[in-house]
Amino acid sequence: MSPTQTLHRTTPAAPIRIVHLGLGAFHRAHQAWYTQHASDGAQWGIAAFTGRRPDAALALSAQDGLFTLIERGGSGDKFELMTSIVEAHDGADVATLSRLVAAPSTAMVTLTITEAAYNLAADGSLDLSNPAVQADVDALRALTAHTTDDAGHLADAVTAAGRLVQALTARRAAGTGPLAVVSCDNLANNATAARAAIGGLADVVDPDLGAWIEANVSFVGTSIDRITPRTTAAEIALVAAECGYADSSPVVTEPFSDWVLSGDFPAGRPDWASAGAVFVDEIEHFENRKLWLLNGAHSLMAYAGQLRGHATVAEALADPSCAAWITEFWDEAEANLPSEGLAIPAYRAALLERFSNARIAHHLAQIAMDGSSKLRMRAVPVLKAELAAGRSGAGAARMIAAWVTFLRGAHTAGAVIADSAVSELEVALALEPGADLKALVAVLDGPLAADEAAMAAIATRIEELTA
Ligand SMILES: NC(=O)c1ccc[n+]([C@@H]2O[C@H](COP(=O)([O-])OP(=O)(O)OC[C@H]3O[C@@H](n4cnc5c(N)ncnc54)[C@H](O)[C@@H]3O)[C@@H](O)[C@H]2O)c1
Ligand SMILES: O=P(O)(O)OC[C@@H](O)[C@@H](O)[C@H](O)[C@H](O)CO
Repeated sequence: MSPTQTLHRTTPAAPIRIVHLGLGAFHRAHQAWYTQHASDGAQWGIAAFTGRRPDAALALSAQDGLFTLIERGGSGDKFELMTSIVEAHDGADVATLSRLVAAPSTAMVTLTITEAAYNLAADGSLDLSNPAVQADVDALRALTAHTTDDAGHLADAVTAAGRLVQALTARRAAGTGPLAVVSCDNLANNATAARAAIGGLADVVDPDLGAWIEANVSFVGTSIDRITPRTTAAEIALVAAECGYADSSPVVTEPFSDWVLSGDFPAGRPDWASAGAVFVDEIEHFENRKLWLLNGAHSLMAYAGQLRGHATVAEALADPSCAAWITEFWDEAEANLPSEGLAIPAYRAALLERFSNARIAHHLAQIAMDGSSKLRMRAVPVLKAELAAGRSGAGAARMIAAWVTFLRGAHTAGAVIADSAVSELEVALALEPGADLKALVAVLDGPLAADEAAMAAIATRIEELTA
């Protein structure tokens, strides 16, 4: 093939047994990679759906689902042609989603739809006050009240959970049995979050459907890790030059990869363990180690680093102030993790090496998006635990302080606030100084905003950051 020729499949595609929602960069660098590298990967094809726009599906379909994974180490790149995604669809195509989820060969649905897409309230339950959720409740009630033959004129659900509930209704009707739903999003207790989003919605629409989901859907929890920034034009040009073909959709990722899973797969799963995945009975500590140490440090750098003029993770880590704040936060997080079995000193050392890989341009602006959902899991639990232990929680408070300072700056500059809770944040930011702080923290966590010690810790860190 020459750089002017697009990719196309020359060998038969694997049969579809996995349906994926959220056809972003991470899915293609992580679950698609583990499936391709599993000993039985040739038996497990993935049909992947986009979330909000058809673009990624159109681009990938034009090359039969094939794309290049660029594994970017500190000293060079490795290129691999990925074949495990065999179909790519627009997420709005709920008819195809329903057909595939209802197929007897489909064993699971995996999710990388972003934290905010679960539409959960601060207490972890489905946010029924969200207009998109409410619209889906209405749409799904109308759809379930009709037979499949006369429902063609009705609107489909639009949220990820709504579309999946609609598709699960089709599986229930087809009698094709239980399956697994595997959240691969950076959420604390992501199995519980997926159950709250999907089961919670079904319960409101139709309690019988909710009961069917509870009995037939196994929500699997995961800790997922592989730093995968957004693809740029540079990667497209690089693949053309190095691989000799035109690929519209390459993905760049780091060499490191980790996947810890916990839960049942009633209709089977690939032998992901043969590709390095680990199956455990209890996942909470693994999730927290990753969410607090890796993602927490990322969010701290995203706000404090941008405030100090940095654009990427590697740049922020090279700033001694940011590096010291990471150490401060990590010490607090570590104090709230078990000292046995997690190899935390080695994990921290490996993170410093991964973050300093300057060949991966991981932009702080991308990490900073949707901070209200992310800080709720990355900073709030550590701050609460530290205060409860009688300590200052300065490191976790500093992460929240940096977020507040960053938002205040964006508000003053009239910049776009990239957060699904932007309306609530804008209301808070319009208040007087002091009142705005309390209202912003309340978006993260109501009880935290009512805790005077926590608010004082955050206010002190804001003064330091803005001094
Ligand atoms: N990129 C990483 O390094 C990484 C690592 C571990 C976990 N993750 C998890 O994967 C998620 C996706 O990351 P990515 O790098 O693939 O991002 P991405 O922007 O490349 O892709 C996100 C996907 O989610 C869909 N989506 C976004 N908002 C949605 C919504 N409101 N409803 C339904 N679908 C929606 C998008 O359409 C897209 O398909 C992250 O939010 C995180 O939870 C990412
Ligand atoms: O993907 P998000 O938006 O949840 O968070 C941004 C980063 O912290 C995240 O993508 C990490 O790079 C990733 O979790 C590493 O495995």
